[in-house]
Amino acid sequence: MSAIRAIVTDIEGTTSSIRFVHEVLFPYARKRLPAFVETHADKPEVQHWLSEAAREAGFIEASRNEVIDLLIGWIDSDRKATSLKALQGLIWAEGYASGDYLGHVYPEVADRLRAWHAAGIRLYVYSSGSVEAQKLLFGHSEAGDLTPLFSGYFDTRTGPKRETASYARILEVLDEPGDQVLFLSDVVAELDAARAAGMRTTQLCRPPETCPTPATHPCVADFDAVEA
Ligand SMILES: CSCCC(=O)C(=O)COP(=O)(O)O
Ligand SMILES: [Mg+2]
Repeated sequence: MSAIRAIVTDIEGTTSSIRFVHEVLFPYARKRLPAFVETHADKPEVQHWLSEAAREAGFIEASRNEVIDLLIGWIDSDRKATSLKALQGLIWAEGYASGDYLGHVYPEVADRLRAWHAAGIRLYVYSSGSVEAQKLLFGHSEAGDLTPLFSGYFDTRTGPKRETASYARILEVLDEPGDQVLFLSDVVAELDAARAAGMRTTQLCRPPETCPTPATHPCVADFDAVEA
């Protein structure tokens, strides 16, 4: 079997707990979204993402409050809309800057990323969270600034995480054959899509979750057990 030259990792449920994302990050953005939109509505970037959200929802004309309600509904239904993810990232930046939280990473993640990096394996992130939000999480992680370990980041601007074409695009950017790239995720539909694009895959089942039997992808409980 070919040696692994690059690892692409998911965040939620893989490097970091689902609980941190759903019980810290999402509520933080939900609570602050109305005030954030009011105070930043003059910023072209914010205007752009508000317009994108309205367009995606099919609104012809929408008030600011209607778009805010739309976005809050999307947070509650965990919709992976690029516009929402971009706005969440802008709000989370304020939380990281003011020290309201640090990015959660499981205890073994930082050392294992360092070991892979030291072994010459290039590391990438692919998450539905915006690239800016990914950099914030790893830049302000509980294990310190991990961003120097990563060679690149991908978000939904590359495509949805359950579509094979997204992984094909990532392989093009990495300029590596798929059998030398390992994708790590807790979501089987994402792993299936990555495998269909030619990548190698490993499923993370973080305790108390347990690996399915039979497992359709190699399955481990933590990064130390990943075969790379
Ligand atoms: C960048 S941390 C926030 C992650 C996020 O917003 C999210 O929706 C989780 O997506 P993932 O693809 O990492 O499961
Ligand atoms: Mg995940």
